[in-house]
Amino acid sequence: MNALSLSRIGHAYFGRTVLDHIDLAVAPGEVVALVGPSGCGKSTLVHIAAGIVEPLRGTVAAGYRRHAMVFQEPRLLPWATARDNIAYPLRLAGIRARERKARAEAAASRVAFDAVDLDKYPAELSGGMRQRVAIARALAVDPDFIFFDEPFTALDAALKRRMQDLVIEAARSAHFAGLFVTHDLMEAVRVAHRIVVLDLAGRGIAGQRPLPGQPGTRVDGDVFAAVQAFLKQDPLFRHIHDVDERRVA
Ligand SMILES: Nc1ncnc2c1ncn2[C@@H]1O[C@H](COP(=O)(O)OP(=O)(O)OP(=O)(O)O)[C@@H](O)[C@H]1O
Repeated sequence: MNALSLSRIGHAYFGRTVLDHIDLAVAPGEVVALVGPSGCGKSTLVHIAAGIVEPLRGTVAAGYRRHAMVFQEPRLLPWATARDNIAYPLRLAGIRARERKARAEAAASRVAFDAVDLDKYPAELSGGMRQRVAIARALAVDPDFIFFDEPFTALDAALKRRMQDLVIEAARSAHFAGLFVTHDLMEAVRVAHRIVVLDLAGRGIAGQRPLPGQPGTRVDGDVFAAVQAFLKQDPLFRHIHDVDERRVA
């Protein structure tokens, strides 16, 4: 059984079609990177897949037990400490205080968030630390599926890389599946087993490419070469640019 199956998903905003006939399946333990030109509907699709947005057409079949989501902004509660932010979904699930604390601390350590910072509030943390808290909050519920919506776009290159490594390692050790929206082909090639390319808005899936080897085992030279080959030689990537146009605007 698939971890996630999307069948004939269609969506429109104010009569303008953004997604049409999307069929996509994610296997247990598989991380699928979703790329495509700006505005093609990547976030809409991931929100539909996660059950946040109701699609106009089609069905979403979730084969996972428990999911979590990591957004571009960490979305932390400003009045709660890092520890309480990480434990928040556990609190909602009715888990007792002592276990919540232990699980929050274990999740923090998995993302290398320093224990001495657990009592700090979001305003006292750097952007990278806040995003670590958001990832730890996702891991704390022990999900077997995580939706990532451009989680590292706002981070600088070195930090982005460290965060990608955390996700790769967490996905490998906890064996969760994921749908990972990104603008960054290098990121897609580093973190995923497969890349799915959405076409311009309303045209559906343009195609997909499997990635050789396992995430975490690809050396930098191979990642770079794969991205260059996609951008220069593969017509599937003709609408993808290696620059995020929102940043240069
Ligand atoms: N809540 C909304 N109401 C109206 N239009 C929307 C809404 N959300 C998204 N859109 C429009 O739908 C289209 C797809 O948006 P979406 O954010 O899903 O694309 P995206 O591929 O994730 O874009 P980007 O790469 O720029 O983040 C865009 O034209 C966007 O303006």
